[in-house]
Amino acid sequence: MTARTSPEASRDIPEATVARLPVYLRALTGLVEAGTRTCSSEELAGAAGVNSAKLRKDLSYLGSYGTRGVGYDVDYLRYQIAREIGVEQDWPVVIVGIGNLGHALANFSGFRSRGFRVVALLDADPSRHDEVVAGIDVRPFADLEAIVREHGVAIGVIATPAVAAQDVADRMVGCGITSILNFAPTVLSVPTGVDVRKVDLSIELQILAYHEQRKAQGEATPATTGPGDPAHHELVREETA
Ligand SMILES: NC(=O)c1ccc[n+]([C@@H]2O[C@H](COP(=O)([O-])OP(=O)(O)OC[C@H]3O[C@@H](n4cnc5c(N)ncnc54)[C@H](O)[C@@H]3O)[C@@H](O)[C@H]2O)c1
Repeated sequence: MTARTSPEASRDIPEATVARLPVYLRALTGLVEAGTRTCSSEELAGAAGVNSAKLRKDLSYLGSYGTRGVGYDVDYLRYQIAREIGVEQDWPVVIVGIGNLGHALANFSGFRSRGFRVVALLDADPSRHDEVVAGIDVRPFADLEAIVREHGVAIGVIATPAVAAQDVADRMVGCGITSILNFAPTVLSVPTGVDVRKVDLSIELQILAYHEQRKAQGEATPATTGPGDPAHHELVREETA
């Protein structure tokens, strides 16, 4: 049994849906690992933390409607979403700034299992160049161009202090990187065609603090948003054109 796929499936998937696809992928991976073969939209929505109407709408953009009375083929839907996101592909990634955060990112095994291969760790500080983190040598930042060319890197991660981040982004863009994940607390300016996503855990904490404060004041607050909710992504996501 495979989910029905419409040949005219739309290629223009709304950004909020795109932001939820990795959440569905993670939920489906959990279901596959638990040995689940088929699931209803309600089950998948529950596992992903979104409402089922939203989930069905999102999946309809992929041309996936499930089978009436049976639901979705978990393995096939996982494949469809992975293909749509591009994680079926191998994505070489460089991380620049191998301090506290850079070490944690380099050691994070979840990148590899999701199709992201860290090909280089770069740092401007020569005292770090003897280090090996997660089996990868820390190399001089000056090697960026050669590494990007050698591995065809399209995605760069910035984990430097904020003051250095724009320079790092400029160098990344200059050598052909077109997607940047920025952990530094600064707004990057990049040319059209380069995508920047910003991750800021302190903003997430501030949102929780706001809700805590409201709860303490005894006011009814709407539920905080989670990864499956577009509002969440609006808060954590910053794209510059
Ligand atoms: N987004 C988040 O949720 C989050 C969480 C923690 C830290 N951060 C941010 O991540 C960044 C790194 O934090 P950290 O604690 O790892 O800092 P850190 O000082 O431990 O590490 C920064 C590293 O960047 C290197 N570096 C500096 N300038 C560079 C340059 N021009 N090119 C290459 N490498 C350079 C330094 O040598 C150092 O090894 C900071 O901007 C911090 O604010 C973000």
